Amino acid sequence: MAIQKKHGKGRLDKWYKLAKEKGYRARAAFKLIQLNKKYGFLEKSKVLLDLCAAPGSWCQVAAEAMPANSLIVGVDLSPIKPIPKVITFQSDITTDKCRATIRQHLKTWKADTVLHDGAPNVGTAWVQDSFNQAELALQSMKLATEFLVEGGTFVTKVFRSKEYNKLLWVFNQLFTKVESTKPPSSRNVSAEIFVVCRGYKAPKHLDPQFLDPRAVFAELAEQAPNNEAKVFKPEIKKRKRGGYEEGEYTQFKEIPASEFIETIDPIAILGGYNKLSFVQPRNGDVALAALDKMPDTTEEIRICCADLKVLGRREFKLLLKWRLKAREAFGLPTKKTAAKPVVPEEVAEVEPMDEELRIQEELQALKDKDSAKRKRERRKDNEQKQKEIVRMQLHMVAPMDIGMEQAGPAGPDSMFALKPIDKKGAVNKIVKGRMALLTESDAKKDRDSGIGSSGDTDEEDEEEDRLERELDNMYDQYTERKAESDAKYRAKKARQEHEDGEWEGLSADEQQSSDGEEMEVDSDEESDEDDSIPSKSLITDLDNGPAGPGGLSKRASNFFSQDIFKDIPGILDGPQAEEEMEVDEDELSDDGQIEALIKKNAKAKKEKPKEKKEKAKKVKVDVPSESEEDEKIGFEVVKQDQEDDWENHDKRRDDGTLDIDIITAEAMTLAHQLATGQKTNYEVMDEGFNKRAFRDRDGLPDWFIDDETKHDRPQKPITKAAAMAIKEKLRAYNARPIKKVREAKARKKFKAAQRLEKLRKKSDSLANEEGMTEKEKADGISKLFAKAAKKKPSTPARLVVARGLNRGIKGRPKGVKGRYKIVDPRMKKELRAQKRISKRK
Ligand SMILES: C[S@@+](CC[C@H](N)C(=O)[O-])C[C@H]1O[C@@H](n2cnc3c(N)ncnc32)[C@H](O)[C@@H]1O
Repeated sequence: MAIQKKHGKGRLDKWYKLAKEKGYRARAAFKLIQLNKKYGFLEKSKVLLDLCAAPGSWCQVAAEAMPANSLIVGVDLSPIKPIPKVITFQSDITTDKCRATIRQHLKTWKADTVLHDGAPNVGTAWVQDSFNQAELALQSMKLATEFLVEGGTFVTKVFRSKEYNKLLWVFNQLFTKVESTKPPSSRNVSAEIFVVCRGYKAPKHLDPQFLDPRAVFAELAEQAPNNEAKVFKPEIKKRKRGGYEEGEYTQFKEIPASEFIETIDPIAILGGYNKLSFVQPRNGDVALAALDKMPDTTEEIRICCADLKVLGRREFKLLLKWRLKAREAFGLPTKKTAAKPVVPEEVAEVEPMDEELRIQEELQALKDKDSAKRKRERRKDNEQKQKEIVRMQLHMVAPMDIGMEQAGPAGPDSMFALKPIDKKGAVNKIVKGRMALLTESDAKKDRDSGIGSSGDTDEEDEEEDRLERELDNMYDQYTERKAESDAKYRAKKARQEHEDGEWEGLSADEQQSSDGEEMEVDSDEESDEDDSIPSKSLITDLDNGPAGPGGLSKRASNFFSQDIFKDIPGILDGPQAEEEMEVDEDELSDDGQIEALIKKNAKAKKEKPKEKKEKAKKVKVDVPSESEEDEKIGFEVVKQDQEDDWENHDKRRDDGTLDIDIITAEAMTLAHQLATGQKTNYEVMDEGFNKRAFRDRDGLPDWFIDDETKHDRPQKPITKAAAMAIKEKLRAYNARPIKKVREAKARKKFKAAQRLEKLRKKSDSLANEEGMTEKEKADGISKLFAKAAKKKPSTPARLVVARGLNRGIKGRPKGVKGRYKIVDPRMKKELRAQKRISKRK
């Protein structure tokens, strides 16, 4: 092979680099590798002949892929450097000498595979090059026929040229399977293609013409024009740009229409002629005259016949139909009449077949219709889903909204579809409580359609709206008055506002709120009215609101804030989790008035931090310091701000989980069920999705919402055991001292311990004192203990007369230290008088 210098960047492609890396002599090696990968002929071969093998990369590949001890013979015009396990020699494959040498090497064996990758020196004209390539391929074929074993494989390279098909034809005569392929490593710019011929037929006698380039590549007569293509696909017919066809020098060809009727090849006429004429020849044509007068020869047919070259598919069909009718009229054989000579019995048999066919066709049509309908519906559904997904991506809808609920009450799938009456958004207006905005035309339309036609006029609507507004105002006033007079109601209202009232789950909040109900069971202290105030709103606010902790929507945050999720890490690690209210039994005070505690929680929650600070400040001012008060009146005052602190402080167990107390029978029942496996977390979650979970309360008046939430609350079943457990718990709460008392006791205990420690230190130092006798030490220590045990004489409180500057003051009068008592002058006089009288007696 002429050594090619691969300078061009394009030539140094990945196959070239890969060949270098793998040690192949040419990148062509990969062509054979890829061909073999596809057809797997090398592994099956024991003898291989490689024609045009220099520099020898194909031989290398063959040596690698073929079984051990295979015979590989390579020949080329150019010398081939020795390759292990490969016999190579230099020769021209077109010569007899080459054939003889091959015979010499193969001895009596036949080759399982013959490869040919020859490329003659190119560079002359393309036509010549391609012809030389094709000729060389045929020469290699010739050698293959001589040395190939029956069933053997011949792989050759050819160029895509006009000789290509001729070569393929020859290959197809000699092999059972012939396939053309272009391996990926063959450059796209190259016209080369590889033909893999498998299953050599090994004919005993082979016509030498098969292998004679002159015979094989001889020019064949031109193919007959394809008139059918001209007629049935006139739109895609290829325009002839090269002038007139050989022998066709007439520009316009005309033929009598009768000939078109009579011919057995109407397509040829339609494709080859310009006009079907109705003009009578000089000697007259009866058939043409009859055709001219035939009623089926319409004006349209005549126009079509006038210029066949401009006709389309439809017109050609029209002409062919017309021809058939004419042939029937003339008694000429048609397809119909040709099928007619059947015995009557057979006709009778054919009829039911036709009927069956008709039914089948009808069934098919129905099926098609049905499937088209389903397809349409599917597409519609998909579009809807697609829209929802887009809306979700834009945070326009919560994930759980997809499905039945997503369309809402006016949706197509809703049970009470309002779509039919939702004229011009009337439903939305009604929902917003603006009935008056409905125009006269809307109302009229509704009346006309008979939907919701109450005969209301605008004035009546306005009156209704006014009454509704009045009712709302009155209800607001009522709630305000009630809030002023009833602290419990106030607290509940505040809690209600805070909680958003969306979820009937099992959050700590709910436990606390539902505690009210529990307390009713235990005590009759609660008024009926309080009982009626909902612990939590049951009407849903679909407002998704700002994202909650962890990027969750408000609704999702509420959902995941349930207790059942509390042990799952990462679900609600936001501030809301920290806000979860806890009730620790240690913190419960006020003689078991849990209700009061809850009230306080709600209040504290509502209070803004700023307000809280102010309140704490105020308390600090009003309440005397702990030490002072302690000294004077003997009991301690606990600061208000300290009291509030516990609310925001999460109690946690040793394992870090939230220590939430169960204080309602419902929660206790549920806890039992979860613990005993009667219920799963999933079921609990599932129960959360009920008719109350996602209610839209937009536009509804407050009195209605309040009334609704008062009565429409779920009745969760409770077990006797759970109720008893809760009762027991509450009893234990009630038995506990209040927080202030406990704290005071703890402080006293702490101070006593401090005093004791001080005493111990003093007595220790006394015991270690040098220069004192044991008796003196013992006396000293007993004195110390006696002094410690002696109670301080309580100094009587100083009486401060509430007169002058001290009149009506609150707190400690100016300049007064220690314990004091404010008395009025009258009282002081009376006391002195009493003393005097007692002395006289
Ligand atoms: C593309 S190369 C073959 C590469 C070879 N398949 C390999 O893998 O290394 C084409 C070879 O055909 C050879 N050739 C062309 N005409 C020939 C002929 N008449 N007889 C023998 N070899 C010929 C050239 O010398 C050239 O080396």
